[in-house]
Amino acid sequence: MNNIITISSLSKTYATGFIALKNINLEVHQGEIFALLGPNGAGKTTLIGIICGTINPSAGHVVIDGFDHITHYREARSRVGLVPQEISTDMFETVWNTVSFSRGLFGKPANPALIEKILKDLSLWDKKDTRIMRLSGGMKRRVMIAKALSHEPQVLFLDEPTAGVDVSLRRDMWELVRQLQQTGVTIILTTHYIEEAEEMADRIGIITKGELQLVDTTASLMKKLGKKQLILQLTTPLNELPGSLAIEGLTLSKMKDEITYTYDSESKGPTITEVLNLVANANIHFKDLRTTESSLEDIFVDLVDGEVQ
Ligand SMILES: Nc1ncnc2c1ncn2[C@@H]1O[C@H](COP(=O)(O)OP(=O)(O)OP(=O)(O)O)[C@@H](O)[C@H]1O
Repeated sequence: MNNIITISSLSKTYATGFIALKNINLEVHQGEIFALLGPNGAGKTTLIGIICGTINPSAGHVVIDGFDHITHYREARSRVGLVPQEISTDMFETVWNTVSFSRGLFGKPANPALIEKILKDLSLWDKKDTRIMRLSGGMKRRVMIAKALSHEPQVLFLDEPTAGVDVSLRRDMWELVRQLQQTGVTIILTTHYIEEAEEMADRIGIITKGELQLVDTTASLMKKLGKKQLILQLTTPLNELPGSLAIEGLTLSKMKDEITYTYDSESKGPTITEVLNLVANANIHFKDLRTTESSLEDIFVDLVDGEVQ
């Protein structure tokens, strides 16, 4: 697999002495959607700022498409487009001028055909002569994406792309990000919304207190860390579990009317069928049965529990 970004031993201590990033090592694969998930203050914006060259690291390296972000700053920076959290652009300018000007900032020659394509892809073409101040919030966000794409970056950073937007706009944004991926752009997004990461990302990195806790494919993260539960609602409450049901992961509820068996893909304990047989053999009857599966949200909460600053 081709790595478009390689981050090695990256750390950041701010002038205040605050350690925002601790020894980050990460490889981002070409063409993937990578979600950086973490609570407020975890260091997501600092990490993006370092990769995009707006914040200096205290130690470590970032290589983008083969170029070191410090020794080959221009080459590295030109490969990256950043869509910031805040909409920051001249509100009096037209959409066309804003996006064209942005391309010029990277020293790239004018390319009206490309700008036209970007605006059409982002459904902004009919607004090309409209001043930014006259656009809706969703359109303004799309202008920020158009700006970031104007110099043809290979990697697009979206910092909290759907913070504060309504559900339907959020879905539109997800669709747009998927379309961008199909054009070959690698996408790195930061988000607080677990659902967003679960829905969109090929891989997820979880960062808390400046440390990358884990990086994995979304599917494997769910499989490895997700727990499943089998819950049996008993016909008559039990005083206690019989000895034959003294199995790891099997508990009787406080009300004594439910038996819960918690297991995961790594569990070495009995299978569901074996548990049900043991229950039947112990002459325990249940009137209902349900299963639950932890969502990425549960996994995330487990991981960051007590870590939120
Ligand atoms: N210039 C600075 N000087 C000192 N500390 C800073 C500076 N910028 C950020 N920090 C601190 O570094 C930590 C990480 O901040 P950062 O903005 O990277 O987090 P984040 O994960 O992006 O958070 P959020 O999700 O709230 O945007 C925070 O505790 C923040 O207060």
